[in-house]
Amino acid sequence: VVEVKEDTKGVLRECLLYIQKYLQRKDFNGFFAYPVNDVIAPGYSSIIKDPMDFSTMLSKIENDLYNSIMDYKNDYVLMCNNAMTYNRPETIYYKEAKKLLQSGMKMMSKEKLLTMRGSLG
Ligand SMILES: COc1ccc(C(=O)NC2CCC2)cc1-c1cc(C(C)=O)n2cccnc12
Repeated sequence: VVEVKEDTKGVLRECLLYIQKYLQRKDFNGFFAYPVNDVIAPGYSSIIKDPMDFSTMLSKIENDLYNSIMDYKNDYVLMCNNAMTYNRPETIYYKEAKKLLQSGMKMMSKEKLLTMRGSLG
């Protein structure tokens, strides 16, 4: 009998790719698809100290830099909070960030993570 080594890193990567694919579909304008720069958002780099976007999160997933879904969730919340810090509430960016945050929290709710962790063993 060949002992199949539980490749948890691979399982985590599949989960994160699935979650990101689902959440990124909501960013149909692509406002969160790649890093915001000072050309499109004046003064951005002096206001936002820890920028985050979906392309950065994808490369972190692919390089196994996330040790848990909670790690990924922290970057996701950071990305949304950055947009709600730099942009005024009446802007499309603030509004979209708020929607992304809500759907992300539903997708990665604590109880869901606990059941998932349970089934992962
Ligand atoms: C990768 O970021 C972007 C890419 C494309 C666009 C864009 O197409 N903006 C057009 C819609 C009205 C101008 C905006 C952004 C963008 C994101 C953001 C965020 C996420 O804060 N942002 C803030 C101020 C100005 N522009 C932006």
